[in-house]
Amino acid sequence: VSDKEALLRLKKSFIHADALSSWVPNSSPCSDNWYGVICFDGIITGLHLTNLGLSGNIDVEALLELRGLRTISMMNNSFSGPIPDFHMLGALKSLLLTGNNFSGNIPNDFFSHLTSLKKAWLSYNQFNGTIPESVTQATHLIELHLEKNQFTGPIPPMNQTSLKQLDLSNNMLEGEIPKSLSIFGVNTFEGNEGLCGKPLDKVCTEKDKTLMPSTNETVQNSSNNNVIVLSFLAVITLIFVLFAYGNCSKRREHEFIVRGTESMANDQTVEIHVLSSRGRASDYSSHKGRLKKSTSSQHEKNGTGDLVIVNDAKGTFGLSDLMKAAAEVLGNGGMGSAYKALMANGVSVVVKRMREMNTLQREVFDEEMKRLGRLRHKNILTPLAYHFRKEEKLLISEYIPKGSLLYVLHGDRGICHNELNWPTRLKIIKGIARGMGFLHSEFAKHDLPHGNLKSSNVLLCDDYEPLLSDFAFNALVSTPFAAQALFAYKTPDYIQYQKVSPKSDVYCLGITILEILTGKFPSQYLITGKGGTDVVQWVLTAISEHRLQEVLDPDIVSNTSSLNQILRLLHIAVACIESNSEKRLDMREAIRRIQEVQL
Ligand SMILES: Nc1ncnc2c1ncn2[C@@H]1O[C@H](COP(=O)(O)OP(=O)(O)OP(=O)(O)O)[C@@H](O)[C@H]1O
Repeated sequence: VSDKEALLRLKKSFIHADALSSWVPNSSPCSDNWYGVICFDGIITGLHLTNLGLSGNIDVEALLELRGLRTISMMNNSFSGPIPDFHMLGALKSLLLTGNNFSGNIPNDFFSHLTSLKKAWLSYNQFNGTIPESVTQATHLIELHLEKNQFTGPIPPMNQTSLKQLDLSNNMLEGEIPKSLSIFGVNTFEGNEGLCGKPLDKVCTEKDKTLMPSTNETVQNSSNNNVIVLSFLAVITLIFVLFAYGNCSKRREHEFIVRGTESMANDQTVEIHVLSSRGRASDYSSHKGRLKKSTSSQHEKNGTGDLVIVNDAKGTFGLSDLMKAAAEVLGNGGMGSAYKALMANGVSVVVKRMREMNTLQREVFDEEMKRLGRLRHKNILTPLAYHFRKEEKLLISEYIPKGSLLYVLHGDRGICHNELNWPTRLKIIKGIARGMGFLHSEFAKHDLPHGNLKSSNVLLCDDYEPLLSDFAFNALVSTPFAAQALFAYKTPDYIQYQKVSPKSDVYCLGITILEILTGKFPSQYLITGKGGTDVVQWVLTAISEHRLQEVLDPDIVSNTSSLNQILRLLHIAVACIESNSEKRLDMREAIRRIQEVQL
């Protein structure tokens, strides 16, 4: 069986494989660049099939034919059922299955044959049962992600010195943490009520120390307790999610929000779940469009309460001011949900409830937020304040009335859109470039100084000066989550090579410029890639067919004598979306060229 036949068999085992339209019999996987197929010297070494909406029964036997296969990434798809027989692929180095719906037990000997395995990411699924004992036999393991599953029982005694990243958080694990793993931080283990020993504060009882896998009655009882606690939390969360979903259902259809189409229905309730200063859960609820705290504490009545002001450009305010504010749901982005709150002093702010920052230590979070609060640049939206609880992080910024570039470009074709002529669009692009330049010098050491540049994260001031928001989050979340939530992970850098760098921001800049010049909503923003326009493919095809002018938004070409300058900018964008990051412009050069474009 040839590699091609093996891949076609694999494709056949998928449901909803529309994204693999390049996998066809009359072409060749490596020389014709089949989507997601990574080759080295004509040998298939990796499959990177992430965020494609794939489901079905993965034909692992077909994969056995690919002798050079070392990396499989099928993250963020819709695969379900038991874990496929990947253990048959003994030479595998990376197995990345985060963000699917796999469930059930992982066979106890699953890792026994995977002796070369370096990365195992099985997080954000619904696996249950115990963590397979054989994980101790994967002696080259560097990264193990099992967070957000339903694993029960004790942690196997892993003592691989190779292990550098371990996340077992948010499962139902119990018993004493093996001493060899106490070098990992609290975050690695949190969200497992039954665990004890270092690095957690909880001292183990004799019973904890003797806990044995699965059959132990204590495991069962305590698991049941966990189920009850989790179900209770789930009910609370559900109320919140249902409301958010109700308000966002229109958005989900299109997978992006058109701000302003949603307002809070009078009889609906928003609940923001915030832990009190003593770690006890208390709810802030919004009823009839008003956020209010259901139990008040003296602490919050006095001044800023649990809010830390990092930038006093809009004065100081506290959590209690926010809770009394009139509220409106703005949307539910990759990083979390966003609300607009109009406070009694007339100041409107946006409150973002950040998901997945719960593994951060308070000191790290404080430090990062204060750093963000010190940023000053006319194209940067500097956060105003934050709220930290172990289970809850809120980030507060000024509300920008005109909304996002996404909304102005695609939301409706009213007054704002009419104002989006060539001079305005050039002003926006130059402002975005300046903002990116600032972030790239401020966060020069970060892999991703911005990490999430896209039109919904560009807000527009009244005079169309752009403000970049939601930047520098990569360092605050785990890689599996970043891969789901941040746009820079949708670039070929990550999809094909599993690596992000400052050049990934350049690619995102290229997409944003193409979006502004074509007026099309990029399919690249969508989780499944379905809908919108594949602006990269469209523009590249137009270039090869010498009909570049056709891709430009008629709204700007009909009314300008600057066609040459527009085309010049289009070529800069094309140099930013070069799929090979080595050949791609770097940020400094991209900005220099953009600033040279004239009206
Ligand atoms: N400060 C703000 N002022 C006005 N509108 C905002 C502000 N911040 C966010 N928005 C708008 O609220 C909506 C939801 O924002 P949010 O950041 O949660 O989602 P997103 O930008 O779509 O995704 P992501 O989480 O990946 O950034 C977006 O349309 C965004 O443009």
